Amino acid sequence: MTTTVYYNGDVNEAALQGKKVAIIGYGSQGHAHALNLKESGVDVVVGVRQGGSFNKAVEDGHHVVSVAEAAKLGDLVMVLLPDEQQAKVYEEEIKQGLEAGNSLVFAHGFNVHFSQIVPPADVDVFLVAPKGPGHLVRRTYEEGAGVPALFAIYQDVTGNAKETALAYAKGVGSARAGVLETTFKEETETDLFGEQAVLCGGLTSLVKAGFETLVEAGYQPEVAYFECLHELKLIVDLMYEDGMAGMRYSISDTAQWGDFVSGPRVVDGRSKEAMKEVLKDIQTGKFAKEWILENQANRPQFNAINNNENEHQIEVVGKKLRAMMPFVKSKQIKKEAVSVSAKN
Ligand SMILES: NC(=O)C1=CN([C@@H]2O[C@H](COP(=O)(O)OP(=O)(O)OC[C@H]3O[C@@H](n4cnc5c(N)ncnc54)[C@H](OP(=O)(O)O)[C@@H]3O)[C@@H](O)[C@H]2O)C=CC1
Ligand SMILES: CC[C@](O)(C(C)=O)C(=O)O
Ligand SMILES: [Mg+2]
Ligand SMILES: [Mg+2]
Repeated sequence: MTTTVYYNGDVNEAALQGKKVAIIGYGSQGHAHALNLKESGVDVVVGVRQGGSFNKAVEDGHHVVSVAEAAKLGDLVMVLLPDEQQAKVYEEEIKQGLEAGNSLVFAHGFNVHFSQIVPPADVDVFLVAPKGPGHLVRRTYEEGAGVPALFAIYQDVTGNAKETALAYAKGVGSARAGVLETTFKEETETDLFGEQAVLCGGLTSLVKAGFETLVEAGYQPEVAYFECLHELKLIVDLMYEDGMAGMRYSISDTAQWGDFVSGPRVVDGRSKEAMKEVLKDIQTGKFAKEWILENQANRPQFNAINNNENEHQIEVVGKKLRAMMPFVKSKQIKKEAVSVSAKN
């Protein structure tokens, strides 16, 4: 199957002209989509509950109303609430506001793919999923670039769903970087797999295991932090810019030989078997079911693990070292006060 990548020049901007876009939720993705779309000339209304992020959206100059009101006002309703909250809020506040011919849009297919939200038959349903954290969706847009995105059409009642999805992707800056067509199934399963096995779960486990190995062997935690966490960004930046070969071009031949002979000893066939099991749990819905149940029980395991992780020695040492490096600036939600409650 050949993949078509869409860029700004392929997009019919008129698809969003005269339409109001309701951004539901003003957290990581919500604030980025709302600000980027607005600066791209799109008519945006933000729907959010009273509290921290409501005030932030007002401060950012948006027209801010309740979730139910925004769902009513929007011709296109983009749901940017945490995945585990979406089904309840959709039932109670969003679905009543949808009219025939509207677009119901997501940035991740979780709720539709796992049947937690069953959209009405008379609206377009699609996703536009930036392949990066919301704060980078905003930052890269401000820098004149964008975060690549996937789009997928679940339901096309107007015949214009694809045009509208691409116009939306252009508005958030993603069509500057490239927009690829996928399905809800592919986006949902690959996104969950990527974040669990590689980008978030795989990476933090790898970094912690390396740090612990050095510290347990008697090396200084500060040195272990620089080797196993801080330097990671510099290496990943090279991979981001020029692939693995580009990174290997920059490192010493000694490091490259160590990469070839020791990397496969650490991440080996057993890791790949574990990855296959992780993927299977995603595909069968086992992961989704357990995550939904964990939320219904008020997140006992999530909170306990989160507290332990935050107290890990690598976090304590890292905090101290980062304070000594003024050029390493946190640009995270803690400082912006966006959605702190949702993340805590
Ligand atoms: N995080 C990311 O970078 C990415 C996320 N996505 C997808 O985007 C979507 C949004 O994720 P993300 O941006 O992380 O979400 P956040 O956790 O950042 O969303 C927080 C926002 O949702 C509001 N909110 C939370 N719970 C409720 C509720 N019960 N009722 C009403 N409002 C509520 C918060 O309000 P308050 O401030 O009052 O708590 C806040 O405005 C998800 O589908 C996710 O999978 C896709 C790509 C990347
Ligand atoms: C990698 C995590 C992510 O999938 C993302 C930023 O794309 C998420 O769900 O936050
Ligand atoms: Mg993702
Ligand atoms: Mg994700």
